[in-house]
Amino acid sequence: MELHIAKDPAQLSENVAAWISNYIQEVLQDQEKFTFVLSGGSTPKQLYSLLAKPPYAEIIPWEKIHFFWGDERAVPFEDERNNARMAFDVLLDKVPVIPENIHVMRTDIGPEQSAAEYEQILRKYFKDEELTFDLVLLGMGDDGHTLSLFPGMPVVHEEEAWVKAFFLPAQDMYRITLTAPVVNDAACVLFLTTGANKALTLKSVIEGTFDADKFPSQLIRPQDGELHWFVDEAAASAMEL
Ligand SMILES: O=C1O[C@H](COP(=O)(O)O)[C@@H](O)[C@H](O)[C@H]1O
Repeated sequence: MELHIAKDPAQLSENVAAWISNYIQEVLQDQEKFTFVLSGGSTPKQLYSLLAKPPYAEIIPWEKIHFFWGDERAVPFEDERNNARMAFDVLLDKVPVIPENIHVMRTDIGPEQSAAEYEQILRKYFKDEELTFDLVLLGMGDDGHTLSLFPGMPVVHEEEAWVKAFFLPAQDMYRITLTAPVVNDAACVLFLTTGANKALTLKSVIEGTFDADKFPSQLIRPQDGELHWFVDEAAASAMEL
């Protein structure tokens, strides 16, 4: 695991935008397509908006990228809480991506059906071979959740399904999420975490005893891939560095 600490969220977004742009170009030297799994929530917004502007808007080969989502809140696309909607507003509507290469988790159908459909999309894309995303971007909630793997929810222990839907009572909302084993097959996973409100949780996730029910983010340990945590000084402030 590699830890990258930036001064503040703005610096962090700059660093991650540069890092992602280099990584995409490097990977595309050896392959034709790049699979990029986006996260939702508020933390990646600044990063997405930087990627949508020069120099990244011009140097990233957008037409070669296939976009997927790590998780979705089962609310209509028009709802501000919809993870895909945020990515469209800030990034995907602003750069020359190919619409067919954008694979959203649908919320205009039932969550169970959406999860089953998404798993089929992934199986078709990866042709039933090993599912290996090139890059998975993740966030961490102050309760230690990542994707929609929330503390204490059975989905945390899912080993078979690639995609699961479930009701999250704490938010009175259905969630659709990739499962941990799928993300752990990725070539590279990048966590983005900012803010003093996440400092104690981050310390527990990185330096604490393994307890996936309490801190689902600890489940993310790519088998053969890279794991990077990009955090700001406030989020890192409780760690023993
Ligand atoms: O609910 C969610 O939260 C996490 C963390 O979001 P943040 O606002 O604390 O950055 C996010 O990664 C996930 O995609 C989202 O559905």
